[in-house]
Amino acid sequence: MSVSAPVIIRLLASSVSVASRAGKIVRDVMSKGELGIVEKGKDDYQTEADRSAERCIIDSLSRQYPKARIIGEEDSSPNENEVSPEWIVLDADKEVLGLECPASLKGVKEEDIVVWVDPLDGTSEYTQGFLEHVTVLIGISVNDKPVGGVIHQPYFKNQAGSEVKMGRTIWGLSEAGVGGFTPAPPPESIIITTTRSHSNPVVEKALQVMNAAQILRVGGAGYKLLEGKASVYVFASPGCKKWDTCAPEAVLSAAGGKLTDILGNFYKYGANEPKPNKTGVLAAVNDELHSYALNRIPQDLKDALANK
Ligand SMILES: Nc1ncnc2c1ncn2[C@@H]1O[C@H](COP(=O)(O)O)[C@@H](OP(=O)(O)O)[C@H]1O
Ligand SMILES: [Mg+2]
Ligand SMILES: [Mg+2]
Ligand SMILES: [Mg+2]
Repeated sequence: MSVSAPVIIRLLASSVSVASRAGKIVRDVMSKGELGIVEKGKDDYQTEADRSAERCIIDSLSRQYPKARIIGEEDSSPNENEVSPEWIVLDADKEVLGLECPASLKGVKEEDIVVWVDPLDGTSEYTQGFLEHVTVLIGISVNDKPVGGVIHQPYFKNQAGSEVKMGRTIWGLSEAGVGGFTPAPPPESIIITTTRSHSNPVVEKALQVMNAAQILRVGGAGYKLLEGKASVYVFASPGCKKWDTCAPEAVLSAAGGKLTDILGNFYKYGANEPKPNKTGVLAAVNDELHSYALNRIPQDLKDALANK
């Protein structure tokens, strides 16, 4: 790996490589069929894949970037969950390593970085067999802002002739753009995406007011922004956490979109910020659609979430 590349570029390139490895762990646990499901709370599950993929990502990154703060969704202590040497990934994606670092990120130091890791986003869907909804998320933030993100889809099917290769990895870097996919132009009509497994009456009310042509209910924060069919993501509820939105926000904003809470405020991604995204999620592929959705949400609903 080029030691001369700025740390933000090296970390993004390392994150792209380790996300694929974590995706293979996610597929391997499913193929073995022993999911080891633990109920963390109401409608909130963890599997062996969440735990192992998290160890793979956190151990691999913390060995290379010991001064960065790395925060993962799952509490999987190394003692309980032995790290197999084949889970340690020290290579870095060559395409990302070759990127020109934006001037504003060249001086970032390792200790300025907070990494938010969601080893398996869409756990409910994973346990129920909606495997294409599952993603691995690694979000890189500096000064409270998501500046880099990796979204890996372990079950994306790449057709190469008669052969199918599983998995693709999408990345985004502030002021540099995105890679691994081509963002589709927004659909003509308003197509909204939202939760499949964590709805409630307030979530539904915020959807009703959107005057949408279609509502797509899919799992995971990562998948909603990738699917390419929807242009707005509305989730008027607490439940998502910083590791759910850091990588998606970085990728979306690098592609010209915007992710905020339901009140239109940006979340902060510093290490000491509260983990829950208490005031929901509102994301859109461009500013115009974001403003449209924000203006449609009734003030009393915004107030209710803010005062919860
Ligand atoms: N009410 C709730 N309780 C717990 N987690 C919630 C939740 N609402 C949303 N989430 C989490 O936010 C992410 C996106 O939710 P959804 O798929 O419902 O849109 C999921 O991440 P994980 O699967 O990584 O836990 C999900 O668990
Ligand atoms: Mg979870
Ligand atoms: Mg998640
Ligand atoms: Mg998760």
